[in-house]
Amino acid sequence: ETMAEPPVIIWRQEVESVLRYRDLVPRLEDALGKFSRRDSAEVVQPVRTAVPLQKHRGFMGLMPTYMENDGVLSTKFVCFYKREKGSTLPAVQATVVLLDPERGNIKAVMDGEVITAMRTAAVSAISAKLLMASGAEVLAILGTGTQALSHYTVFTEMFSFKEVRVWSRTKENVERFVRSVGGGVKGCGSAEEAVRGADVIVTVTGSTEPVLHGQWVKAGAHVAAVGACRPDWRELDDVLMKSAVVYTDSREGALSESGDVILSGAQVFAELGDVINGTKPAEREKTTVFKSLGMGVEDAVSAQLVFDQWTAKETKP
Ligand SMILES: NC(=O)c1ccc[n+]([C@@H]2O[C@H](COP(=O)([O-])OP(=O)(O)OC[C@H]3O[C@@H](n4cnc5c(N)ncnc54)[C@H](O)[C@@H]3O)[C@@H](O)[C@H]2O)c1
Ligand SMILES: O=C(O)[C@@H]1CCCCN1
Repeated sequence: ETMAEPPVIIWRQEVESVLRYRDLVPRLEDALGKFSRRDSAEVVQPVRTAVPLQKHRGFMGLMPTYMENDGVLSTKFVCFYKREKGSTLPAVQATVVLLDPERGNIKAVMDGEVITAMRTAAVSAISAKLLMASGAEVLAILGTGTQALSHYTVFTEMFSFKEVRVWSRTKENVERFVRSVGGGVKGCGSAEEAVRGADVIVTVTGSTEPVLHGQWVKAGAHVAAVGACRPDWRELDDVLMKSAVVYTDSREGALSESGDVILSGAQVFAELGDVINGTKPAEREKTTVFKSLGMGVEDAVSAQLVFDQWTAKETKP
């Protein structure tokens, strides 16, 4: 029996150079649909294990996934932290490991930060594609970090909003963000100013208390809520959670990890995959919240895509 090849290492710049939203989006739609069918030959994905790193006010999330029919076995390791204002340490660090399901050896170790930034934003964009009202014109982004940038990139690539607004806790962060995307974004002095009248609202903050209040939100708006991924963390208030039709990536994930779902007592109406599969309706004309927690299957298909494209590039003469 021959030994397995040693794993390849695919680091940040290489991931960035091969991963494109136009390739990622259809694979993620397919993965969300497969996940929601709960067929173990398609996806086995337990709710993530989160090991508390109490001393550092963080968690190590472990996100194993097996896609039998597709022959994909992976796990992401993601450490995420509650950072003090002004901290220069990253809030999220991730690595994705791809394994051979038959032998069990590791095929690739890859940077998970670009994957996390891009697949999360792409899934939010899928939620908007499915759930925003027709003729949506104004996009508001709360937060100006890594996810704010990836969300800005894919939302402006996939849709044509007439106006994009951004808000963050400090004026400096807002200005830096506006500069980094080369203008074309309106910096706002308050969250309320950013979201009043907006058709689509993305929340991508590290907050553990509500930053988005239902009384500011226009009826029929779509909210993609990406932060607050612990059962006692919030980004949205009860007014919004109770007045909106709530969608999630994973029901089990939301009921064990989302403070916005658990503490508001709001009912989860459907998973995005249910809408993709046609088993639950897209309530486009109502106020909708997509509560994103992030799923291993999203990382699995992203990592496989990176691996395939990287391999094709390496073997080219
Ligand atoms: N759903 C998912 O799949 C998923 C994936 C990755 C990250 N996340 C979460 O998304 C959030 C953003 O991640 P990121 O990588 O962009 O982090 P980041 O640190 O790069 O950016 C966080 C942003 O939130 C702002 N912020 C922090 N605390 C705040 C507060 N109390 N009130 C208002 N604004 C505040 C910061 O100023 C910054 O603009 C985090 O909560 C992270 O855990 C979710
Ligand atoms: O699914 C993820 O990748 C993220 C990482 C940060 C915390 C929430 N979940």
